[in-house]
Amino acid sequence: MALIRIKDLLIRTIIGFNPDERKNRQDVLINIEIEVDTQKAIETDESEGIYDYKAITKQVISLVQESEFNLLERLTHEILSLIMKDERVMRARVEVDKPHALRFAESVSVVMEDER
Ligand SMILES: Nc1nc2c(c(=O)[nH]1)N=C([C@H](O)[C@H](O)COP(=O)(O)OP(=O)(O)OP(=O)(O)O)CN2
Repeated sequence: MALIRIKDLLIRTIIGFNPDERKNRQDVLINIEIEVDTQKAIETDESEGIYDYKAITKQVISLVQESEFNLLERLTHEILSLIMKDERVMRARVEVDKPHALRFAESVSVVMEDER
């Protein structure tokens, strides 16, 4: 097993339920941990059949860019569900930050985790 980490993925999307948030895209900062079996990748050192971190990153980018959720919880849940669809993923953890969403805080985030 190994932990693949996708760090500080910055994407602009519609997120939030305030009127201005329904109109204007905001940054979300996404951190993802994915636990997968990497034994074959280690043994063969070949790209065929690997769990491809580029592929899942592109899927997450598309999902987030096209989404228009009200709540950070729902966006985080959808990203986690997308990652867990792949049977090779044993555990995943997703943290979605909404920087500067709160007037008196640097950031606010929601963290969700799942395993099989
Ligand atoms: N559990 C959740 N609570 C809130 C969410 C959410 O997604 N999950 N979202 C929001 C708003 O969309 C936004 O992120 C913050 O609200 P906002 O009124 O802009 O917060 P401020 O600190 O800027 O409020 P001020 O009145 O300007 O101080 C809220 N809650």
